[in-house]
Amino acid sequence: MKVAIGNDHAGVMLKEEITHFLKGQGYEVINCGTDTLESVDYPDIAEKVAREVLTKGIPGILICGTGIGISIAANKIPGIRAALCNDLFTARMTRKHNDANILALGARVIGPGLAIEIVREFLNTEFEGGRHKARVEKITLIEKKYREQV
Ligand SMILES: O=C(CO)[C@H](O)[C@H](O)[C@H](O)COP(=O)(O)O
Repeated sequence: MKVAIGNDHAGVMLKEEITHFLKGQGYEVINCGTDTLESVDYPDIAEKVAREVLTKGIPGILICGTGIGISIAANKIPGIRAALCNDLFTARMTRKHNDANILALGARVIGPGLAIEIVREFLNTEFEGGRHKARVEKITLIEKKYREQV
């Protein structure tokens, strides 16, 4: 199983910790982020990970300082459902109910121990479908509607 991961300068160390965890779990990790502390712009990273997620049908992980900017940017891309989760419950629920395909994390908000458990929860939880499928389809319809209007 592959996972695409991307981070700005604020997320380098957390990305390394998560990558180490994922490789230990047998995942192939596609690194779309920066590996230095030199400042970079999170929208560029969000776009790279989103492309991997959409073209390969794999989950993605995005990390910036708060997780906010990078998730906002990713959610501008049709087909992306990026969820900022700083706790286990929302990580589980966004897979079950929203079929989120990207997990966003705030490296300046939570520590590596919790972040790794959130990643584990996100990757190991299936979409429930049922009533939630129709709601996710409505999100896709909104994307289509506004794509045509812009
Ligand atoms: O965009 C963000 C907030 O939503 C991220 O936290 C960035 O990592 C942050 O803005 C970067 O800030 P810096 O002062 O340039 O390191």
